[in-house]
Amino acid sequence: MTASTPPVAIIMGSRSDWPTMKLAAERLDQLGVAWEAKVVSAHRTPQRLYDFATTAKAKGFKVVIAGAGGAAHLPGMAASMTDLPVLGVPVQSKALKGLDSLLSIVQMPGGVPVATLAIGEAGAANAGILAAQILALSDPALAERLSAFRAAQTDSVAETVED
Ligand SMILES: Nc1c(C(=O)O)ncn1[C@@H]1O[C@H](COP(=O)(O)O)[C@@H](O)[C@H]1O
Repeated sequence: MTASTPPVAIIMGSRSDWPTMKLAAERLDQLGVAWEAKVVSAHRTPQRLYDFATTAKAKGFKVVIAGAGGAAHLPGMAASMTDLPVLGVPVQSKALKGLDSLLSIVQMPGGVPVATLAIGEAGAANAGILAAQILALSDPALAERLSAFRAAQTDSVAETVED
């Protein structure tokens, strides 16, 4: 394990996915979880994906968030080469509004799961929270920060709801 490896790797098929995937990074920042982001494509840079996925665990990553749009094979291919949990974010495509991305990610064959989030920014933000929840299982300080985050969220909703 490399001491400087953050627990979360955020990978995405293209730089054009970053406006969506940065929502995951923002949630992780908010919860005090370190992350590293890189562009890796199963289609365009298969060797780079192989190198990443087959070494991710040994490097010290704990969770992989993988976002891709259209024929979104990246999360599933990453999951096929690592036993780290992979959280898949369907990036909204122009032609089919992300339904293609969603179906490409969610329909994994039995035995190789990808935890699939909602399409677009909400899914990316939830991927950040879910990654933190996984890490919090073995990090009590992070678990407390998550509880505070959830309580603040409840309070802010409560303020907008009239009895
Ligand atoms: N779905 C994939 C993969 C993959 O799954 O490996 N690699 C790139 N892409 C997707 O192609 C879309 C368009 O990419 P460009 O904007 O670069 O043309 C992006 O949403 C990307 O995730």
